[in-house]
Amino acid sequence: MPTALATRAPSSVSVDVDPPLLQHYIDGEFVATAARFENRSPVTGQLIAAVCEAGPAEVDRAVAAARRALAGPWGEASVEDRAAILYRVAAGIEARFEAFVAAEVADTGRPVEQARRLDVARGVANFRAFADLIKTAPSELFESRGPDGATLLNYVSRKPLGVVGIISPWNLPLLLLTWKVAPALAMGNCVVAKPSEESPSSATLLAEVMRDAGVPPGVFNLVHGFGPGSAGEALTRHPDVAAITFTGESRTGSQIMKTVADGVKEISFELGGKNAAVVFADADFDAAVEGVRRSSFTNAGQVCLCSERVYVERPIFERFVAALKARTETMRLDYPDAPGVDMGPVISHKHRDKVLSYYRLAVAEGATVVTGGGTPLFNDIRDAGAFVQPTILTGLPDDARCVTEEIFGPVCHIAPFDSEQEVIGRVNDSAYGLAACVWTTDLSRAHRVSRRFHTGLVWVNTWFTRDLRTPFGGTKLSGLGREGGRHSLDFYSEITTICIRL
Ligand SMILES: O=C(O)C(=O)/C=C/C=C/O
Repeated sequence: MPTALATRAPSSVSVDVDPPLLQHYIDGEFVATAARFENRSPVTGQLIAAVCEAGPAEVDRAVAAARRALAGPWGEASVEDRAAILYRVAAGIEARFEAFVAAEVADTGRPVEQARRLDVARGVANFRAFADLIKTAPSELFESRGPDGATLLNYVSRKPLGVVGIISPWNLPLLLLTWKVAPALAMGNCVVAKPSEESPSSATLLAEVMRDAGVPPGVFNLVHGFGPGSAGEALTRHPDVAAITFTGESRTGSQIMKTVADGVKEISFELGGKNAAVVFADADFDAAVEGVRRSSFTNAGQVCLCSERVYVERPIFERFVAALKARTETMRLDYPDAPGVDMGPVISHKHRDKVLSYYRLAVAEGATVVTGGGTPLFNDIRDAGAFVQPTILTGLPDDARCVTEEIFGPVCHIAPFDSEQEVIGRVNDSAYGLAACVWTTDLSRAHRVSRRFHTGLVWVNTWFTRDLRTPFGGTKLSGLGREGGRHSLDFYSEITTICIRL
């Protein structure tokens, strides 16, 4: 299958002789530690940076700094003060927009255009959205009569949770880190953030922006490292951390639940998915083909919302598979800054090998590989990267592992269906429940089926279009809780109900 390959000379991804050292950010200062790990380009395998690794001592220092900040001016900051600082952070990201694009691209190898349009744009939007929200968020007050006839005023008072631990993933590094940092700070908390070891660069740049925006020392802390036995575990175990918000794999979420259980910490999880796209015969055909291509292959399939299961109504099944194959085979896998690039590599060799193991499993399970199924051949330095081909599978039963397990790569399995009732049952027959996508021009049907999906999110005739005021999250193995709009305010604050007898 000829995926369009570039024949350009190596891109601007170059490596300094002494790669930069990415440090922690604790109590308003950058802190180096002797323990370090490598950060390599998934495009070429070249060394990008050395990264300091935090252990329990650094996490302790960060949590202590956060507690001091809570007891200081930050703890007394008004809504207006906090909103003003968040607007300054948003402006700070904007002022260094291209530096954030470069950082995100260096770590992930994604197309520059995507990093601009999605990742960094959302980094700015997330801070602005929650600064706006806290200025207009209503409170609750109910007036009632007591048993003695006296008037009772019942109102809600919100306080910060305290120190919030944030563990963010490598697939949308800046988007997902700021999606949690912004509301946490908006509600007056202090944070200790641990970005994925695969994507430390934009988080480190964010720390510089925080410092320059005047975020007080200790309010935002950043520790680099791994999960178990490293900074991530130290953060989840820390007795002075009041809450953990985590985006990542479901089994890691389960592990964190066990770790925080004794302390009964607040948790908010956005976990894995095995999302379905459903294409009815009455859909706008071309829009559905392009929509499923996007929802299957955006970010090399490394978005928790991507469609790895596609169900197409039988009358258009063959035509749809052929059209998606043709469209997919025009996709350009290339350097992040290559003109017209559609898809970069997956995040690492380790993840590439996991994705390829599922490509092999699919064949073993009896799948037809309509297109892809392997790695592209560039005959240049990109062959040392982590590229995999966008892949379309058909012919597997619903209980095949490739149809039930999250692969988190550029792959989808397409199956025909014959009725609305049948496809709803098949979509819901999953251990996950994050997102679904429906393509139909029958809007009664759109509402009808959307309401019957056991998922936290449904998109109709679109995908991954986001209103930040809406609740976002999944059910079953896909997560716990919702973040977004007032749902973030609810998670990142402690509520006290006060009753006054007049
Ligand atoms: O768009 C969002 O706010 C969000 O949380 C996206 C999550 C995607 C995960 O892979």
